[in-house]
Amino acid sequence: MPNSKKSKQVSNQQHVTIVPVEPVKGDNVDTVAYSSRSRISGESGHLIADVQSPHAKKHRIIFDRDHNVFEFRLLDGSSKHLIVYRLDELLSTTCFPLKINSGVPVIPTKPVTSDKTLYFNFVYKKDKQKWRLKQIPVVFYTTSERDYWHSLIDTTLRRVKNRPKNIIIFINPFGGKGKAQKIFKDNVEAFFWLTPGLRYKVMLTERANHARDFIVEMPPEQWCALDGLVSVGGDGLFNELLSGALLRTQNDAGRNIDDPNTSHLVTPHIRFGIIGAGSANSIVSTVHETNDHATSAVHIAIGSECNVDVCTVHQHQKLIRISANAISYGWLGDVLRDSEEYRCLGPVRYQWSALRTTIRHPIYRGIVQFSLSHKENVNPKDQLPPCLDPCPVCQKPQGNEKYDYHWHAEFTHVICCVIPTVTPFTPHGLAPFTGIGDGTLDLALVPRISRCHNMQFMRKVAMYGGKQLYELDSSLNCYRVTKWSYQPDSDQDDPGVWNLDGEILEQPKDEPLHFKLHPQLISFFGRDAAMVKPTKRSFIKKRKSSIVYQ
Ligand SMILES: Nc1ncnc2c1ncn2[C@@H]1O[C@H](COP(=O)(O)OP(=O)(O)OP(=O)(O)O)[C@@H](O)[C@H]1O
Repeated sequence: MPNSKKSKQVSNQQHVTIVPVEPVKGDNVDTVAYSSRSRISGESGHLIADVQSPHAKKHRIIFDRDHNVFEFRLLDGSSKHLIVYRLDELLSTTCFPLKINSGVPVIPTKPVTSDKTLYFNFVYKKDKQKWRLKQIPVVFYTTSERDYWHSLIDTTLRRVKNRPKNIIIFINPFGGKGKAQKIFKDNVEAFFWLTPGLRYKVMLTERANHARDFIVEMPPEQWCALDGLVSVGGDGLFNELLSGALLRTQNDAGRNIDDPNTSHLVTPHIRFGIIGAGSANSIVSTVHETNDHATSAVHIAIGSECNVDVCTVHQHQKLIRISANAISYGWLGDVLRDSEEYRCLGPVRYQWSALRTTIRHPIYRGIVQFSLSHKENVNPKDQLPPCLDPCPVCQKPQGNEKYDYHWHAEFTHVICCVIPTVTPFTPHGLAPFTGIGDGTLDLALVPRISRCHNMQFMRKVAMYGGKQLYELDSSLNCYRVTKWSYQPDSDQDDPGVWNLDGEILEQPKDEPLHFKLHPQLISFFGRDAAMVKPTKRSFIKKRKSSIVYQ
């Protein structure tokens, strides 16, 4: 303990809960669920110091190490001006001020260390979706006391188990508008730089599949020491990270990922993060409800965690692709195939190809087979129109043991959403029912509809989202499923293509593709939206303290 009289550690003190005595800014400690607090081992008790704000107003800080919260209280005799922060909202403390542009910190070229001031760098929910950083300067009475608090908090933060310690960041310099490197430098890196104990390595990808191969071929000791993989690019780059990590994990665990009947794949020990710097950024927009770069960076730095469903795609007994987003066939597959020829146009190529594909109006005939999730309470036999004749499955005398239901029809769309699939074109999400890790796939089957109906259909998805569309349009048949397959009729010249997480997957002409859900298979640096409310505004109009009312 330093020789300061102002600071005292009360480790043997009886358990005291810090509870705001009046309705003031910040959450009452008792209302914060235990599950949302950082896990932390080690010392308990309270650490207390009397400090000043930069305007020389007297305050007291209490670091309650039993509950992992900080209380900042203005000592004006009224005892009603106080704020409580959780430890997991504290990114770091520094002895120098930071330049912060609209809540995004900048790495200082020459940090100017102050004498007695400790800067608390808190992350906070600025509005419904976005997270930002703010800095609260607190002036101690002595430098040694400040240093003691700094080192104690720094050590504590390094021991918080859910914060990443060692991550690799893959940047696709050509993703989206080619600004991925700048996005990382300007909006992301400072959050990682500020996080105590976080080592990060940045890799620029040099070709397609570079990131995937790197992960699969990484030396075992480097792989085991990692706790996060971050992509700075689009959904395609993220899919490379996902595929690399899943292949490697199943390989190491001796699981056969090729077999669509393998029920339990092993969850990779690493978490995934995405900084959306591609054209669509659908996965990150779905998980965080925004593709804001700083928000993604905050979630990685503070070690947020949520589990996400994954779908594997098999041909015969071979794994061919992995998806954590949406898999679509028919009109959407053809738009992507067409857009590949117009890459030079940038993101606007999708609108151009949508127009061209609408004029062409592709329809594919085939058979969809599926098994329902236990969460589905609708019987497809009551809803689906009869199969087109001749139907190979209806003709089988013993029926089909692999899947419970089937439908042979002409399709304008076959869409499977693993997660709600928020994109710039579907801001309310494409899926009617599914969640991020709810253990179901939404399988939407749209039979042959007219060109005009299809345009209305796509317009309504964009305006209202899949959930509303399900209620508005009776041509949409949607079921919550756990596995399904599709086989096109072999007499068609063009069997169509799939749009799998924004990448093309060819549909084999004479063979079915099988799709299998793996509930909550991966962990993502993302926070349950319900868990954290935006910081409450103070009811006090007159700001009496720059610490309490920051
Ligand atoms: N250095 C590179 N050169 C060429 N291709 C790359 C490189 N790095 C990654 N890729 C590949 O480019 C594809 C698209 O990348 P990414 O998803 O990051 O960007 P994007 O702009 O979102 O692309 P799109 O939306 O068109 O899929 C990915 O499938 C990835 O495999």
